[in-house]
Amino acid sequence: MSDGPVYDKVALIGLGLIASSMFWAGRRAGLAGHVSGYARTQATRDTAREIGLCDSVCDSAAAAVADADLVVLAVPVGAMGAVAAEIAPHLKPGATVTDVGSVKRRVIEDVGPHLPDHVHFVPGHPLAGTEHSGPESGFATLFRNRWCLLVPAPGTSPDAVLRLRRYWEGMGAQVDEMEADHHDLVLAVTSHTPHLIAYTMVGVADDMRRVTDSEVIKYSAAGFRDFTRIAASDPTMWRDVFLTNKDATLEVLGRFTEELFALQRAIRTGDGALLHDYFTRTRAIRRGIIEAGQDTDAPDFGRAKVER
Ligand SMILES: NC(=O)c1ccc[n+]([C@@H]2O[C@H](COP(=O)([O-])OP(=O)(O)OC[C@H]3O[C@@H](n4cnc5c(N)ncnc54)[C@H](O)[C@@H]3O)[C@@H](O)[C@H]2O)c1
Ligand SMILES: O=C(O)C(=O)C[C@]1(C(=O)O)C=C[C@@H](O)C=C1
Repeated sequence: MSDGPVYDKVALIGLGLIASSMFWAGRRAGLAGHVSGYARTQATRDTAREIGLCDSVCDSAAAAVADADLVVLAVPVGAMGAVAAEIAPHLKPGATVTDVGSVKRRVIEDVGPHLPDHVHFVPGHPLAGTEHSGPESGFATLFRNRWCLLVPAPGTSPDAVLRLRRYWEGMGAQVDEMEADHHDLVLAVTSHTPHLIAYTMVGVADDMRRVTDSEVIKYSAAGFRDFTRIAASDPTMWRDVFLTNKDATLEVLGRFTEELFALQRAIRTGDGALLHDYFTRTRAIRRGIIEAGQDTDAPDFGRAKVER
C-alpha cells in the first residue's frame, strides 16, 4: 500500500544484503520512481543486472547519484568516507544522503566533511540483517517490524528527516531518532559485542575440534548452531564495525569479562544460588522482550526463503 513514490529517484551505492533488500522492499511498496545502483566490482554489477536488481545499474557512482533525490551509502563502514568523496561533486542540490552503516559516529566524521552544503545528511541504521551478504542475499521483508534508527545532526531539515522516515516506514520498519554516541554504545551492547562473542566461541570450538576429534562439530546443538550462524557474517563488515566502534566495544567487553569471571568463580566455588539467580534474571529479560512484542524474528529468520 502506498501514496505514491516518496522519492522520484533513489541511488543505492554498494549492492549487498541491505541495498538489495531496500530495492525489493521499496519496489514492492512503490516507494521510488526509479532506483539506480552502483557496485564496486564488475561481477556484482553483472549479477545485479542478471537478477533485475535496480532499474538501472551504473558503471560509476557518479552516474548512479546523478539527479537522485535520495542517495543511500550501503558499503562497509570503513569505505563510507571514500565513497562520499567520490559522489560529492555529483550530488543534486536538495538531495538527501543517508547511510545504513552499523556504526554512526565514525560515519558522520568520515562522510559529513565531504558533502556540499546544498544536500541534507541524515545518517541511518536499520537493525535488521542476516549472516548473508552480496546482491543475491536481499529480500523484501527484511525490514518488516524491525527498527531503523535515524541519527540527524541538530538543525537538519525536518522535512528531509520526515521524508526518509516515510521511506523506511514504507519498507515496514519502525523509525526512531537517536544521538550518534548513544547509538554506538547501545549497539555495542546489543549487536557488536554479541557478534565478537560468537566469533570467539566458534573459534574455541574449532580449536577444541582437534582435541575432541571433531565431536564438537558433529554434535553441535542448537545453541552452538546459533553462534555459528552469527559467526558466518561478513568478515569485512565486522572488521570495520570493531575498528570504528572501538571505545564502546572495549567498554562493553570489559563489563562482559567481569561478569564472566563472576560466573566462572561461582562455578568453581559451587555457588549454585548465584548461578540460579543470574539465570532467572536473564530469563526474565528474554520474556520481557517477547511480551513487549519485540521478538520479531521469524523462526526461520536468516534462512528464510528469499521473498522478492
Ligand atoms: N549485514 C547486516 O546484518 C547489516 C545490518 C544493518 C546494517 N549493515 C550495514 O550495512 C552496510 C552494508 O552491509 P551489507 O550487509 O549490505 O554488506 P554486503 O557485504 O552484503 O554488501 C556491501 C557492498 O558494498 C560493496 N563495497 C565494499 N567496499 C566498497 C568500496 N570501497 N566502494 C564501493 N563499494 C564497496 C561490496 O562490493 C558490496 O556490494 C554496512 O555498513 C553494514 O555495517 C549491515
Ligand atoms: O541477525 C543478524 O544476522 C544480525 O546480526 C543483524 C544485526 C544484529 O546484530 O542484529 C547485525 C548488524 C547490524 O548492524 C544490524 C543487525
